[in-house]
Amino acid sequence: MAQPIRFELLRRDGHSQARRGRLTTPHGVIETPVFMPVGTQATVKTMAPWELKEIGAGIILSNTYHLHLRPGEQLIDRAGGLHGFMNWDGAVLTDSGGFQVFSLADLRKITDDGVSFRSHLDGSSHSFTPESVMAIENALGADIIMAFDECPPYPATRAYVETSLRRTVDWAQRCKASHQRPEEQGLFGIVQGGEFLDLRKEAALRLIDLDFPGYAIGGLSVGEPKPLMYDILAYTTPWLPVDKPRYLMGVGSPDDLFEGVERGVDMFDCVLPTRIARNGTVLTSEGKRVMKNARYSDDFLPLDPDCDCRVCKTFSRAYIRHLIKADEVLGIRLTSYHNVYFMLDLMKRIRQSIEADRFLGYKQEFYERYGYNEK
Ligand SMILES: CNc1nc2c(CCNCC3CCCCC3)c3nc(N)[nH]c(=O)c3cc2[nH]1
Repeated sequence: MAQPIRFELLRRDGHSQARRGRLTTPHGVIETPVFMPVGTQATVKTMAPWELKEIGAGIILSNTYHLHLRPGEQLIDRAGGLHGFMNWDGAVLTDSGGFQVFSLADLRKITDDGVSFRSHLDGSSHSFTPESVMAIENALGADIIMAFDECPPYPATRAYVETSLRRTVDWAQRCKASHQRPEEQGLFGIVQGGEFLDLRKEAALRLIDLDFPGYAIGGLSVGEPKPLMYDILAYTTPWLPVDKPRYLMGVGSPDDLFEGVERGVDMFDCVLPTRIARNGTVLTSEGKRVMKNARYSDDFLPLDPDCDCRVCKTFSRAYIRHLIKADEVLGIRLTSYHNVYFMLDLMKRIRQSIEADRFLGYKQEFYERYGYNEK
């Protein structure tokens, strides 16, 4: 059967688990490691698709939970799927909604069959099962779709995590069985298991038996200490197939990208760059800058003198601070554009460092300038 998603491993770092790869999708070739901007409601907030294209975004995320509630997958299907609706010709990945049900919806009830919940928008009753979520993701038409899973809270008892893991593996099998468009949309399994390493191994091995074209590591970045996240990650990735992409869900900040790449992760998504942009905080090579701060009121330098983005080549910190203080919409458009560019450019430099066999050196260099004291 034709596989819509193909991964080539181009180079493995000699001094860490870092990898340089290439992900071929029906909507373009994605160089990995890759940062995927989040477009929750079929838009990367404040950015037009041509802006995403011009800064080199190859793949963006969207979400089953939000789009099912509004405007509904039937309308999007009639518009030609997310690609037609958004007029985005790059790749799209949709998350399966399980995580959002637990972080947004009300009155959730979880059983072996699925999850029932009330919409956070209007209180209407809904239920997600592996079959119904696959039908939604098939209608949205993303190139990569995530299996319906349960992301346990942190902390959680071993008993809870064990029950949840077995449910998630069973749901993954039901997703694979009910997936209607396997030749156009690659279905990724999601490894759970909480902080229990033996359960992480069991989850990985049982998902590998189902033979997915890619594997996500879920259940992390849910409030656990970062060192614990990194340890769980370092333990889990080696159990996954070396020739398939690994996607660390919901991660992360610049340091998380380095730590994840170092531990064998190829794909990342995080709302951070667009979320902090909306309160005027920008990412720069010297760390974060809160643009409302009075120190920028007469600072005529660009947001980041080392950044080649259109915003940094056109506007000053003083002007952008003025726009944010005046609540001018252009202000958050400029900070969002710059922050997404920063994350994409950081990933490009990380890919180049792996190719030049100097990933750990580049990490050290970045940390010193960004203000992270190396562990
Ligand atoms: C922030 N931390 C975190 N996020 C997780 C997420 C969400 C990843 N981001 C998806 C986007 C969110 C905004 C809307 C568009 C999709 C997780 N998702 C799933 N399915 N399972 C997890 O264990 C899972 C675990 C996660 N941990």
